[in-house]
Amino acid sequence: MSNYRSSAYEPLTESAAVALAIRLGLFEEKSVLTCREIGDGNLNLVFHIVNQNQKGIIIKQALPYAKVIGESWPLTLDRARIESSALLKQAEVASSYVPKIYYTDETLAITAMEDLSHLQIARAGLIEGRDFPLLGRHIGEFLGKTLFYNSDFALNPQVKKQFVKQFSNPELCKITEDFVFTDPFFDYESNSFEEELRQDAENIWNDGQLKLEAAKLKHKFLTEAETLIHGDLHTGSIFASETETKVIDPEFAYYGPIGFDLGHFFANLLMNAISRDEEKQQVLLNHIETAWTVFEKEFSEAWKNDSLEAYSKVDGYLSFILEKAFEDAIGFAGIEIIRRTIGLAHVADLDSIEPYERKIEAKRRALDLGSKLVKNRQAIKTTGELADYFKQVPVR
Ligand SMILES: Nc1ncnc2c1ncn2[C@@H]1O[C@H](COP(=O)(O)OP(=O)(O)O)[C@@H](O)[C@H]1O
Ligand SMILES: CSC[C@H]1O[C@H](OP(=O)(O)O)[C@H](O)[C@@H]1O
Repeated sequence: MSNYRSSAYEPLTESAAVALAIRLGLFEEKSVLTCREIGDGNLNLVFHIVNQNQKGIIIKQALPYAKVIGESWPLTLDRARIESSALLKQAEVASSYVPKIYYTDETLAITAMEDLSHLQIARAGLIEGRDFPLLGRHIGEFLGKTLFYNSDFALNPQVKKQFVKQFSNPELCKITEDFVFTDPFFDYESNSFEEELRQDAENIWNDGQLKLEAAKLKHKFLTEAETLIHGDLHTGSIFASETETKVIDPEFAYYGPIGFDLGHFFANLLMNAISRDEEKQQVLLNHIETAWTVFEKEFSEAWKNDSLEAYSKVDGYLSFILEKAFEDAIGFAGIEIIRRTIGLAHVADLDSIEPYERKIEAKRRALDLGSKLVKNRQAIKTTGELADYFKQVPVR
């Protein structure tokens, strides 16, 4: 059921956010509070409220439309419920990797949560050339735990089907179906790219083999309810430092393919790597390798210790699931790279490259890499082989 706006819904102003924080007892009554709306994402309002001692909280509120477009694009408020429910589910098995939730209100589409301002959005840090040494390890552990423990391997299938219902997220999935999996592969108006890339875009639109493989990957996204996924795990949804990593913004969460979040994480690291000089790229490839290795280890340990599935001790079954997840991840990474280059929503890693000619060259390389990952995903069996594709080493 769509939930655009009930009579009790009001978009918050900065002063209303402060009043709400006090009413909820999130600050002491005599606190001197300041508030700023700091949302820089495509969809929601984010209020940062701090007291005189610089102790802060975040109040995130969904608008009944997509902020980046305006009221002409209505969007369900139910995404706030999905986001807070997903954060709570993830916290059950990976609490150190998500912000603490203080309060939720479905009618106001509000989540009050831990202020993570002492960390930096990973995309911004990576663009500055900063390294987050534990990024790959932490994301691998976060995904190994959350993707295993919300799957049929860890849940009674009846319970899992209840979760599939609870996390039914048709409007946000449609955004992904359209702007990630479909529009960039056709000459559609929503696409956005530099005129110099027109021939490259047309090559994509005319590549029948690529479109067939993109269609198969979209079909996986539409039909494979394997586990509760984050649904939009790009580096703009990760806060990080030298020691900490926190995953935010799971409003696109739903029951989908195990490889989807891995693929998006890989893709966003690869796009950052493309933006760098060659000698600074390896660190990102290392994060991909670590993320996969740690994911595989966490998922396998959880499988051995906690699987409820009768077939889980059958030789070869775990490897089959992991190999499928890896192959899907490579394909989804390719799709994400293509859509972030010629689709509606870009990434600053590529858009901020200077001078202009270098940016166009980098985007051409991104399109080439993305197409190769989608088409050759079955042949890419390891993160080392993925790195070879990235480095354009001839395939063995
Ligand atoms: N828990 C948090 N602590 C500090 N800042 C946050 C927090 N959550 C979001 N933000 C800030 O708000 C921005 C947008 O948040 P995000 O959840 O990505 O919104 P959207 O859903 O609109 O993409 C983030 O890039 C970050 O700067
Ligand atoms: C118009 S929605 C496009 C794009 O925005 C979302 O990202 P975010 O909310 O993190 O800015 C998501 O990636 C959608 O595909």
